[in-house]
Amino acid sequence: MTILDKIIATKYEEIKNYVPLTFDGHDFPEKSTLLQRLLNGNGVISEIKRASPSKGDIRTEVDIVAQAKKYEEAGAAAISVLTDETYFKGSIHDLYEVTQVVSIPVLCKDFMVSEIQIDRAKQAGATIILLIVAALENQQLKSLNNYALSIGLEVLVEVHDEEELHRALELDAKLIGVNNRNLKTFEVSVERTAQLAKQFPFDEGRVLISESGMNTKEDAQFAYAKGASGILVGEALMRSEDPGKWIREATTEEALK
Ligand SMILES: O=C(O)c1ccccc1NCC(=O)[C@H](O)[C@H](O)COP(=O)(O)O
Repeated sequence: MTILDKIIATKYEEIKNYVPLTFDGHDFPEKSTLLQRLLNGNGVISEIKRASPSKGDIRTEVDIVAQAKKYEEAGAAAISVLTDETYFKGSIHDLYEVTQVVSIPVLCKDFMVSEIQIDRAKQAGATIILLIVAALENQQLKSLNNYALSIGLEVLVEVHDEEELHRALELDAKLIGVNNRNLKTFEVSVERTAQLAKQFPFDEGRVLISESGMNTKEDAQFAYAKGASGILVGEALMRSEDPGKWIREATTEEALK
């Protein structure tokens, strides 16, 4: 059983015990989409990540409101909030706290298997959800994608290999994330982005986002050089003494306009 299998199995159990959220569900101000922002120029999707299966605790006691504000001030393209509790020590409350203080797009980073999770992400103020192709049957992938789009959310579709990329393209996904982390071995290689970029149809209105293992500005430049419009960065920003500087150095001028 892979870590992804374990996470998904736990997720089905968690969903059974969800209690309704008390968030007011008010209308959030109109935000520019992540797609528009990445079509303008290269940008950093900056993640709130307290812990992870591969690294254990990263910064469990972080002030997420302060961290999110730093990300936004530095010109992040979007903020990603890991909401999984069991494996990442996040929560839907983390997501809600962040969406209340920023006006850039916010990704609910979780392992979506049900419309209930998508509704909760929206109720907490997310504007984007993640769908991991490796975790979903084709029919389920299509139906969750359609559902999220129908309620006005953007969808980041995550792939690991060529076969998954084809499945994402069958959905006509506009935001496609290549995860550089092998979820069986946890090995990370930005080469995975370079390989899949060769098959990627960079036609109008579609962007490639390179996810995971971005430790330095050079990693970011490498991903951009291979065709990525965005990078998704968690651990490096959470551990950085100056995440704003990190983001500014990995963001093009155009993206900040
Ligand atoms: O980060 C993990 O250990 C992990 C393990 C299993 C499934 C997903 C995992 N991470 C989720 C992510 O997608 C990353 O948080 C994200 O891409 C940022 O990665 P990084 O910059 O390497 O922290």
